[in-house]
This record gives sequence, C-alpha cells and structure tokens, in this order.
Amino acid sequence: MLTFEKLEFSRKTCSIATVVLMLTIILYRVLTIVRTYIWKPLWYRRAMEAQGISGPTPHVLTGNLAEVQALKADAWITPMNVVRHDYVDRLFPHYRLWTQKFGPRFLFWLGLEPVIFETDPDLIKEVFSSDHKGAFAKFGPQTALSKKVTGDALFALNGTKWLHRRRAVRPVFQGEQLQGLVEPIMMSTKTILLDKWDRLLAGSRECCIEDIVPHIAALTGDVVARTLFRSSYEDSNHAFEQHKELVKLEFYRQPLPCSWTPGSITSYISVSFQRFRRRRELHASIQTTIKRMVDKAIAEESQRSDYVHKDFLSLLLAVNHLPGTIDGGFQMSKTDLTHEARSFYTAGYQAPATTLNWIMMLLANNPIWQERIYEELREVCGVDGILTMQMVNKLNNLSMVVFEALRLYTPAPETARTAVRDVQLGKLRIMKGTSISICIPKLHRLPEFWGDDANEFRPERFKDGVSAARKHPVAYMPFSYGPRYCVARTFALLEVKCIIAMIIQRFSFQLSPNYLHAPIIVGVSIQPKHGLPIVLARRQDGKPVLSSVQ
Ligand code: HEM
Repeated sequence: MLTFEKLEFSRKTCSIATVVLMLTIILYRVLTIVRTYIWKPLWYRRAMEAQGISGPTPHVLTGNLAEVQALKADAWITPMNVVRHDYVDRLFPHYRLWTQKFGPRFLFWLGLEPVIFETDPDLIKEVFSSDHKGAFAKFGPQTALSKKVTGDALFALNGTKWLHRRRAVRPVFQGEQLQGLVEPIMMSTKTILLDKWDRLLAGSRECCIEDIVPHIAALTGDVVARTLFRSSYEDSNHAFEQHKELVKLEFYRQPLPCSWTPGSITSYISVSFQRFRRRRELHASIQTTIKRMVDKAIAEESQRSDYVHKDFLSLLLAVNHLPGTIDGGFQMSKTDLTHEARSFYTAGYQAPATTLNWIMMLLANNPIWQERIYEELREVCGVDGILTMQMVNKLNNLSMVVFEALRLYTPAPETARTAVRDVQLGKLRIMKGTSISICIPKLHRLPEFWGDDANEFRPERFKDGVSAARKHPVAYMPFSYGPRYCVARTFALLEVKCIIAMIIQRFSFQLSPNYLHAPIIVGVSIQPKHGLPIVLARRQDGKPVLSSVQ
C-alpha cells in the first residue's frame, strides 16, 4: 500500500530529478556557448598561429565585423580628388591595415566564421579549381542571402545538386541560342534608354543628365524581363519590380534603434513587423507570378511543336527535355525551374548594370575610345546599323574597353570558398569551416602580371584577347574562375556590348563637372557613391558635338 511517507518521498525524488535535469540542460547550454563562442575560436586561432597565420582579435559575437564597418565608413566619407582607379586601399581599408600588421595572408572573423584572406595566385587557383574534389563550396553570407531570395538555385547550390543543375542550365547560355536575344536587348535599349535620352535633349545641342545610374538599372531590368519571359513580358516586369524590393529588404538589415527608450523600441518592433509582413507578401506574390509563367511556358511548349525558343525560360524547358538529360539525371522539376527563374532576376540585372555604369564613366573620361568604337561600328555595321551577334563579336575596340572596365571595376569584387572538410594546400592546412576570401580588384592590379601601370585605363592590354593579357589564370577573374565561373558570361558580354554600341551609335558624352569620383561597395558590388552625372549630345552626321570629344 502506498503510505503518505512513500508518496512524499517519491514526490521529493521527482522534484530533485527535475532540478538535476534542468541543471544538466543549463550546464550543457552554457558549455555549448563557451565551446562555440570562446573555446573554439581560441583553439582555432592558436592552430592557425602555429602555421604562421595571425590576425586581428575578434569580438565574441561579431568577430571583426564592427571594425570592418567602422574602417569603411571612415574611408568612404570623402571622394577621391580626381578620376583615378587606384581605389583598392580606399575601398578595403581593413585589408590594407591588416596586411600591414599581419602580412599578406591573415585570419579574420565574420561573426563566428573564420576567414583567411588570400592573395597568392597559385593558392587561389587551387581553391577555385576543382582539383580538391569537392573540398570547397559556396557557403558564405552572400550565398545564404541569395538562397533566401531565390531558394535552391544554381548560384547557391553545392555538390551533386549543383553539378546536375549546372549541366541543365549551361546550354541555355551557349552559342546560337543567344543570337535570338540580341533583338530584345536592342528593343529595351532603344525604348528604355535611347529614346528617353533623346526626349531629355528635346532638340538642344547637349544636356546634362544628373545621374544615369537609375536609367541603366531600368534598362538592365527591362532586358532581364524581356529575355527571361518574353512571352509574358508585362507580368514579368511587375514581378521584377517586386523582386528588386525584396532583394533590398533581405540584403539591407533594419538599423537598430538609435536609443533604447520605450518609444524607439516600440517603433523598431513595429517596423520589423511591417518588414516581415511585406517580405512574406512579396515572396508569395513573386512565387505565384513565376509559377504562372512557368505553367504558361510549359503549356505553350507542349501545344506548339514549331515554337521558337527564344526566351530563357523556353530555352530552359527545351534543353530540359533533350534526350539524355533524364537518364543523365539532371532534368529539372517545375520547382527547380521556378528557383532558377527567380535567381536570373537577381543575377541578371545587377552585375550588367554595374558593368555598364563603369564603362560609361571610363568612356566619358576617355572620349578618344568613344570615337574608336564609333569608327569601328561604322565599318562593321554602318551608321545606325542593326546589330547581330556576329557583328558584335567583330568589334575589337569595344571588347578591349569592356574587358579593361571589368578589370578596373569588377562588379563583384569579393568572393570566397569554404572548406567542407580539412584540406592540405601546399604547406597550409585549412580546417573544415574556414573560408578563403579573395579581393578580385587586388588580383587585377598585381604589378607582376599587369605592370606598373596596372591602375591606368589602357584597353590596348587586351588587343590579343584575355588569355594573352593576363599572365596567370586568376590574375583576371571578373566572372570568377574554375567550374563555378559565371554561367551567363557570354550572354552578359553580349548584352553589355550591344548596349554600349547602341549608345555610341547615337550619342557622345563626357563626365559632368559635378561628377565626384567615389567608388564604394553597395550590397555586393562597386557603385559610384554620388551617382554618375554626364553631359550628353546627339551625334550630328556621325560627328561628336561635345567640345571635349572633338
Ligand atoms: C557583366 C555581368 C556579370 C558579371 C561580371 C558576373 C559575374 C559573376 C561571378 C563573379 C560569378 C561567380 C560568383 C562566385 O563564385 O562567387 C557569377 C556566377 C553566376 N552568374 Fe554571373 N555575372 C554577370 C552576369 C550574369 C547574368 C546576366 C546572369 C544571368 C542571367 C548571371 C548568372 C550567374 C549565375 C546563375 C551564377 C552562378 C554560377 C554557378 O554557381 O555555377 N550572371 N557571375
């Protein structure tokens, strides 16, 4: 029989057991925190120091992020006095400081993530090539963010999934397929940019455009919408605007309250909630639109055997159905197609826009190259001639300028690869979880490969092509290097060249006296901090009418 004492005893035992269990859980949590935030970084730093790699002391939660932000904010306040291209130390003041203190290879921390800054071209080549069979993958904060916006798309995938997807997507961006995309690019350039600039000129000899950056962004956005979903252009353009808003919300965090008063905390919470709701709305709306367009493309494809596959979505569908792809195991599901379409939105407008901005700046500052390109255009396609892919490929001066602009102002200046297992690179042991970070503008200026005039705009370097100009495979990597180089490289170059050719066919331009040269990093790309004001004139009988261009 259960006596009162026994009952009391078992109740006590139960309470003690609960307390012991809770204490164990708390102890476990505390130990995990100590291990993650204190012991592991300490142990890791010791291990790296043993290999001769040291670096700035990290803070417990944020690593060296706060220091990086403070240094950048300080260095980016004032513009550079004149248009010079030796901006690397200004743009990355933390790299300069730490290189001076710790040498060319050092260790720093992005939160809890250890990052080795690397400048040795041979080692970079090894990390970015596939020599180490899956030892390195893309896991950085940039990849995590793009995954949030686009889901499981090529850009953020790794391993076998990435390989299958890459094989499925690659044919879309190759060869003859691209010929059909010249027409929508030309259509966008004419309607969104050239006609608008003509209207701004309103018959005058010249006019000043305060900032061409938004004009170029609108243009590349339009190109994406037309080339991606030509058949549903109106719909896709709307989704594209929503997508841009979503990228801003995901990439730019809400600033913390400036004071900790109840009022500012309440307003912070309310703004956070609004942002959260808007993000959900946008995600849902974009997803619905893209799904609808994918369905439409699938229906069109099955109904029309003679359908000419000219936009990316139809091309994706077409290659997806090629014999062999199913057996090869890389056919994409409808969800995969939706993810890819969303990722083309982000990848497809930002980098070309940044590239075009800087080409325009460089050409405005070097009118002689505008004239060289103009003369070449006259020879290859006549005045106001319609462009074809074959013609664009013959424009050597234009190619040289584009390659040089991508060298000096590479749109995505920083990239990284993370070790997914311990790996030995020469004498260096890289431990699992370590990222190898590189600064591409630094590689693009290494004097041993580019000479003492590496900071100067000299398109002639590329007269015999990229391979002859770069003296090392990774000395030039605006589209990255190795198996994960930009899958859309050929298309991106075609787009940029078509747009610049069409601008030069109609206009000449120079930098406005209001232009302040101040490259900074916005999001992940290099942007002109104070915009890009130009003075624009319509060519008359093919001749430039701006005094500086004559
Ligand atoms: C001038 C324009 C462009 C530049 C400079 C550029 C540059 C790059 C770079 C550097 C990477 C590698 C990133 C990394 O590994 O960290 C990349 C990857 C990629 N780019 Fe581009 N890009 C451009 C235009 C485009 C366009 C127009 C599209 C699509 C329509 C695109 C789609 C992609 C995709 C899907 C990847 C991921 C490839 C993979 O991981 O296998 N890019 N791009």
